Amino acid sequence: MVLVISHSFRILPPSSLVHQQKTKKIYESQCCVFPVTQISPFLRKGLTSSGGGEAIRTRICASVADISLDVSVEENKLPKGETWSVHKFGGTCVGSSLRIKNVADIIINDDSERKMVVVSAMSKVTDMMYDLIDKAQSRDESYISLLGAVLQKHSSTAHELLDGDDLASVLSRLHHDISNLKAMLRAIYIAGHATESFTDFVVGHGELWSAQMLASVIRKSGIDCKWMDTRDVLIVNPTSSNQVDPDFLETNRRLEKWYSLNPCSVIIATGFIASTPQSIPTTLKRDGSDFSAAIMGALFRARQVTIWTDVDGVYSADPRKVNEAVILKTLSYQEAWEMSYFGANVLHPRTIIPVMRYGIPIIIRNVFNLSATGTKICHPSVNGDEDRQNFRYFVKGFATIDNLALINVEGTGMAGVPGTASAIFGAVKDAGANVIMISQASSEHSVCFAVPEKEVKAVAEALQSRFRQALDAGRLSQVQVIPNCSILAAVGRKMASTPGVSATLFNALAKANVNVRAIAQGCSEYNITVVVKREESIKALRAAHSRFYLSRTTIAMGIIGPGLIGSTLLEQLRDQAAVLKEEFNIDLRVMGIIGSKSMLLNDVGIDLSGWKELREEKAEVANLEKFVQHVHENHFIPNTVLVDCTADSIIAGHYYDWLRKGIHVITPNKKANSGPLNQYLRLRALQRQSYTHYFYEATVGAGLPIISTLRGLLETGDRILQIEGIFSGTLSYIFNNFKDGRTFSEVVAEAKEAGYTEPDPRDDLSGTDVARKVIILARESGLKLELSDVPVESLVPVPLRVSASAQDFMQQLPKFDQDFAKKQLDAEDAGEVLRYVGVVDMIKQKGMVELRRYRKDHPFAQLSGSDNIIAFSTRRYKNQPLIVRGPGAGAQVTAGGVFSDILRLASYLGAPS
Ligand SMILES: NC(=O)C1=CN([C@@H]2O[C@H](COP(=O)(O)OP(=O)(O)OC[C@H]3O[C@@H](n4cnc5c(N)ncnc54)[C@H](OP(=O)(O)O)[C@@H]3O)[C@@H](O)[C@H]2O)C=CC1
Ligand SMILES: N[C@@H](CC=O)C(=O)O
Ligand code: NA
Repeated sequence: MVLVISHSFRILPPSSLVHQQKTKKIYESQCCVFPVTQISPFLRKGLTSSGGGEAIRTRICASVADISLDVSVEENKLPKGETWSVHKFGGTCVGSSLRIKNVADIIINDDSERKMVVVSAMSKVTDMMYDLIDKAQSRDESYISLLGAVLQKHSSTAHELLDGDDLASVLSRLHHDISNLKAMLRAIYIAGHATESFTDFVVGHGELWSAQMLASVIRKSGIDCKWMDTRDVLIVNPTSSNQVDPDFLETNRRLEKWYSLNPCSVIIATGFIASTPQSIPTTLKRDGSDFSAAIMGALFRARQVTIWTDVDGVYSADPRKVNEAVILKTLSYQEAWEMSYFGANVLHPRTIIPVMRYGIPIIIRNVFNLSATGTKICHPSVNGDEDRQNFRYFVKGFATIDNLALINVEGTGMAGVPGTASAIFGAVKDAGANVIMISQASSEHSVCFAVPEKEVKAVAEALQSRFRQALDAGRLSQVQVIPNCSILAAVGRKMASTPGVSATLFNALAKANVNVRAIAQGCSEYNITVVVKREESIKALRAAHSRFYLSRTTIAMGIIGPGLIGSTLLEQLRDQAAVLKEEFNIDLRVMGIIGSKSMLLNDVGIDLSGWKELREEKAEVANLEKFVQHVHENHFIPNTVLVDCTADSIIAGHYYDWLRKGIHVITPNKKANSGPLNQYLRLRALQRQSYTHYFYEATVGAGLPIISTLRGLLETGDRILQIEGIFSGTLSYIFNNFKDGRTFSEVVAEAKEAGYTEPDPRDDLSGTDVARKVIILARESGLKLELSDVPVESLVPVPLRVSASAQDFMQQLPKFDQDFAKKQLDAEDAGEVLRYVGVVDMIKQKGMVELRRYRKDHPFAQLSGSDNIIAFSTRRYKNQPLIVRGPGAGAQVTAGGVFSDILRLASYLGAPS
């Protein structure tokens, strides 16, 4: 406020009014302007008492002793708008002298012209103050030592921060307050009771002290900074629901008055505390300091309100439950409301309303990590464009609430009866329970709602009693309690009017095998709420979050058997990972690799560029159960696939359990599909009923599309007559190269070296491998055959069928080269070639595997390398069979076939095609 004195006054004698020099100035000038602080206290008193502080230009007559003069007063008008930024620092931000200095630095470095800073009490102080009250009213003398600790905490902090007059002034106020508190607590001790206003008065001291200390620290750097006891300014009316409503008009009036007396560029205001219209101290209750900041932001029409906390911003989900939760860059005010309900680190809705009215953005930032830009809560129109390109734009956050129970009130007597809902919820109200979500299908036969688990018993009893007659008469069939439930909510403004968002959510839950018990979505469409079993809540949260936030398809993979095929697959995955992620949004993470002796596990995905070295360094003893649990459960990725690259029937025996658990299975291992028929049928039946996938393209013809071609024919209604082919890459290679004087054993060794053979090459030469493929195709076509039903002509010389190992066998094989040479020559002489073929005869319902001779111009004679050739004769392809031909064995093509199944899975799970 400044005092403007016009030329028309008379001054007698000058010295009693102002200093000599200034009076002279006044006398000489036509119109002088002085800060009111330079005018004598008498005159100031006169100004104030005549109400001069209110008007912008008020003519007053100040009369002090024998002096009388006409002056006009121009008030320091409270500037409003963009020049102000409001900051709020919570208790942890000002928890120590170091942190208070840090806060001061943040304020000093904010280049806004004017700053309003709302502070909480130092961390733990408010609790200590409440404790003081509790102790005093329960007549526990230890309140005295606790008060000593409160004094000590603030006094030592002040000593660490300040010195000289600043320190003396803060300490003097502190000691004065403590002595008042002591007297007050003594009174409470004697009365054994503290009124609400006593309590509010006591607990608010923490803010008074932290505000004064911070203001003094900032002043030290030469900034014009004042502290504000908000109880002088902020006026609130208590409401019935233990909340308060700010009186904006009165608060604004008082704020302007306060500013006119305390003009400055930085105001440090106490958070949390306020006064009633009768000037009785009170508090703003829960999240009080945030609310103080929002009210101030609104009154100042500030540029923005920054809420400083100890986290980087608002996460898309609870980061303790979802490792890959991300900080949201922007939230609309409504989204922030929804998120706050679910306990996200967002402001309470109440605290958003004052700033929302003026479209003032709220920024949530981490005081300990200034490099994080935080989360901006604002009107959607100013939301960043970066979000628009992202699917996640539609759903911002996910949250769960645990410990709920569902109540289902059901019966035919409910439909079309007005008042049923009112009666149900009237009973719930009588039980004092809070309803968290409600769902009723339009058939009106049942109403279902969720209440906190601890309230469900009372609610159920209230309903039983309220509807006793209806239940007895059968108009209501039941009041059912479904315990152990959790709510999963998806929040996002853009869900409204965007088709497919809920489909995506439910799809993610279905894929994760999560059963949805109830659903609710209000017509504002900001929130979709589903009720799931308590034990599935984290899985559901991760599934939903990953569906929207991870790349569209993230799959946790476990590789079993890093042998030839397994390790080639790992190399292919390594080489293609970036492309898949960038171009197709497919994020494949190998969480574990297990061999027969050791395993390597990782929580976020093994770095495939060095998996062999990591395996050397970090492998642990193989434990399949632990492996499966790790890959499937111990992380945030809801889709799991186990890729079995062994030839082991015990591993294949686990598929059923894995599929039942929701784990997808992909394999080139033929053991499951060619094993016992009943097990095979059980596996396929399970696969058909569930959402879990079982792919095995590489079991026949390696990477060649044999299974998929057959399925395509069958599913489109064609009828298979016969499938005939060279199904063994090994035997194809052998007979393609067993010529020009080369020996049989030499060519077999070459096939093994090239990676065409089974781990034990006798499986190829015995015809077993081909027989397995015949069985796989026969069963796929609908024949119910066992492996033993297929007659097989074995090429393993009888004496070697019992050899101890594959190595022994290979060593002994040359002894039989002559026998093979003779067969080959006989065919050659007849102008024919030897080919080892498999046949599925659908007409005769049988399969066979044998060494046949074909004329040299037959398509089967035209092969080279490890080529397979498979001819499908069907009703549609009767005269000319449908032929698939190409390399049917080898590490690259087989691993490629497995990889392609993995991508098929990704596409079934929602990857773009
Ligand atoms: N080679 C090819 O062209 C084709 C192969 N296939 C199939 O691919 C599969 C793999 O063949 P391939 O890579 O050549 O075989 P390998 O012998 O090279 O590899 C087999 C792998 O399985 C591991 N293994 C064996 N038993 C277990 C067990 N109980 N638990 C965990 N791991 C185990 C082995 O581990 P360890 O070394 O520690 O014992 C090894 O890493 C076979 O089923 C085969 O039929 C299918 C089509 C074509
Ligand atoms: N050993 C097999 C590999 C593919 O199944 C073959 O030779 O075909
Ligand atoms: Na295949």
